[in-house]
Amino acid sequence: MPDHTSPEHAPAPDPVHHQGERPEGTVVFDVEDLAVYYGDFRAVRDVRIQVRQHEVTAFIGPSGCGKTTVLRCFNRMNDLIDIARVEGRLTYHGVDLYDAKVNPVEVRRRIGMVFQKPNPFPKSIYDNVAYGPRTAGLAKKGSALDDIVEQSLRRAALWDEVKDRLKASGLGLSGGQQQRLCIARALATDPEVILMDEPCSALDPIATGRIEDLMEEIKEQYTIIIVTHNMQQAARVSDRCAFFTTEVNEHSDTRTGLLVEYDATETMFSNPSDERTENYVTGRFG
Ligand SMILES: Nc1ncnc2c1ncn2[C@@H]1O[C@H](COP(=O)(O)OP(=O)(O)OP(=O)(O)O)[C@@H](O)[C@H]1O
Repeated sequence: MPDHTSPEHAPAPDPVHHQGERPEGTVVFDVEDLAVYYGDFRAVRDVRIQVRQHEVTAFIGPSGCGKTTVLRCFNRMNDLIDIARVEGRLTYHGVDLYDAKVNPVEVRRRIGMVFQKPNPFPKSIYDNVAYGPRTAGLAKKGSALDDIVEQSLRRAALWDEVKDRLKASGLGLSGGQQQRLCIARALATDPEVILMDEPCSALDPIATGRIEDLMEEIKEQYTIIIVTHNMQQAARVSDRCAFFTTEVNEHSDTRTGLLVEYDATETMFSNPSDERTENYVTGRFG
């Protein structure tokens, strides 16, 4: 997979989404007519978005509308679910992420993920962060690895709290610290993109605030996509926002998710074009 952000991949003006007043940065992901199936069930359809570099993009919408399913397409995590099938096109810097020549392991190194529930390995704080670089062969031991661990913990705003107990178990940290440890672990393989699936839903407001501040700090170096149920959080942290909803399928009792609107966050919250978005962001739709 080429590693580039060359001008030829600069975004073309988007005819459908007016994208508020935000300047148009480099497109990292271009998603066209994406649909995801689990077996015969179409879980989500009509996803068409462009994710831009050094921005936070939020996915919002009611339960079951496919936010996590779509998020998992961005680093091919759906490959790990036997019955999942992705249709449509998703490019990363112009390269089709689902091309047979693309190595999903390399994809997941460049596009890291942080999950809803902090999930440190039952290992020391140091070994949690060192795991990825060791496995990817970036650094095996010694000062090179020490540097990666320190830098990653610093970027995740955890270094000062753990620098004197790097050999202690990651499981002994508080929930918020564990989530920052997971973020440090994701940063340690030097990714370009971080996918976050409701990263604060298990955290208290103070720990949540720290993660939100952290996102603001690191977005200068990374590109972030976050799934959140929390409208205020989406409004606070994201630059652009995608609203999904569900529609009942005609011939069955099932519901399929779909993208309703994608725009600059300010526009989505103050002047959305679709009534369904307005109803959702103003709390008139649960
Ligand atoms: N592994 C799976 N196998 C089968 N169906 C699945 C699987 N994962 C998700 N689904 C279905 O796909 C649809 C979308 O689920 P998804 O978890 O992506 O929605 P979501 O918007 O993230 O929901 P929530 O906000 O509740 O987390 C739902 O109907 C769900 O039941």
